[in-house]
Amino acid sequence: MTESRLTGPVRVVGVGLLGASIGLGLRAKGVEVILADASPTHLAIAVDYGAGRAAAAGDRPQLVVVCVPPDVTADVVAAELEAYPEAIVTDVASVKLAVYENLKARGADLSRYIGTHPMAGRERGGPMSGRADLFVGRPWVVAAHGGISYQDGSAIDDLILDLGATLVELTPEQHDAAVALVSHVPQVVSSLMARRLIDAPHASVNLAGQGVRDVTRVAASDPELWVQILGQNSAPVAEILRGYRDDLDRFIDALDNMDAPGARRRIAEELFGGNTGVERLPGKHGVDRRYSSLIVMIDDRPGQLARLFNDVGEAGANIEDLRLEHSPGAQIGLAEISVLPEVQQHLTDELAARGWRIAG
Ligand SMILES: NC(=O)c1ccc[n+]([C@@H]2O[C@H](COP(=O)([O-])OP(=O)(O)OC[C@H]3O[C@@H](n4cnc5c(N)ncnc54)[C@H](O)[C@@H]3O)[C@@H](O)[C@H]2O)c1
Ligand SMILES: O=C(O)C(=O)C[C@]1(C(=O)O)C=C[C@@H](O)C=C1
Repeated sequence: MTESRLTGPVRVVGVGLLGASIGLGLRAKGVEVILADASPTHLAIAVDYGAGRAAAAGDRPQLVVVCVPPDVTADVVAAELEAYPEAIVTDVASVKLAVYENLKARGADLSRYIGTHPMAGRERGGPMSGRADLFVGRPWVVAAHGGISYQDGSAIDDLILDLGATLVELTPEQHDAAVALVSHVPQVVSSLMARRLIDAPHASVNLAGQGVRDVTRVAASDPELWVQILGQNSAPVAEILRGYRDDLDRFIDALDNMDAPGARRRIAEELFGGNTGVERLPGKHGVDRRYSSLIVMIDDRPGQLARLFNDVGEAGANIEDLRLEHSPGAQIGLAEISVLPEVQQHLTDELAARGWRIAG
């Protein structure tokens, strides 16, 4: 147990991916965590996984963190403000203005509430997807408003810092405009691209490499959650998609007229634009910037992965993340192992010495 900024207890309402991850992260810091969920099964799973204990009469939380779907967030925040008049209340919904406006309109006590949004997540929900380190190194937006003092809101800052995230203060409007571009439109583009695969012949889908997997990873996300997110941020998302549609029209026009003067230059300029845009993302695109990775080729035979893990362990390296890709048709798999940058070269040499083929 390490020291935490929060004194606790912290009550988490909604123990799916976000709530369970917050509970696990705070428990690892030694903070008392109280869990509640509309689903008794989700609650029991989160308790079993060590994210906290079930709520009980007489609980007096310092902080309440509401982690329920966006459509019911304002209702649950309002109920928690009423139920725990001494607690500071926050939520983690992916859209901030609608929740804030809703609470303001119903006269909720905004002197004890600020909405937040951790820019961390996964394409799978539910308590079993929870991870204690989900927020480490990630931006976590505080959707500031003038109705609460910095002193009262400091428990929310403590939550963010205790979970290893970086606090970013924005207004709810600034937040919604920003995430429309960096989260909501990418989700739509990913889903629509993945949709193209539905009727594709097996022979085509079987050729899928890392490119299409990178572009479509979040297409596996929960449609019900995303209908709610997009429904609460529709105008900024539609605005960006209109610009994207213009880009697509220009691109298609150039492809349809490849022999027209300047067509290749137009295509090249669009692609260069992509290079410039992706360079603006912090860290290497698509890769967790905390880690370096190496790709090891493994024969598709029983026991190979276990042997690889064993050799990595004997080389003294810890696997921080792992991605497996299978080559359909070839009896070979590619294991992309993420490790701390300082051990990458040593591990590469050790594995090569033990006969592993390193692909990159
Ligand atoms: N999934 C992500 O990547 C991500 C990232 C950042 C923020 N968020 C936001 O976090 C919130 C939760 O998302 P999630 O991915 O953890 O969803 P989830 O589906 O994994 O979990 C939601 C939980 O809320 C419970 N719940 C639903 N209605 C409830 C109610 N009225 N009272 C109590 N519990 C209720 C559900 O039973 C479920 O356990 C959403 O508002 C989402 O926008 C999600
Ligand atoms: O990485 C993912 O899988 C996510 O879905 C994370 C992501 C994002 O777009 O960055 C998705 C929605 C949340 O509101 C915040 C984070």
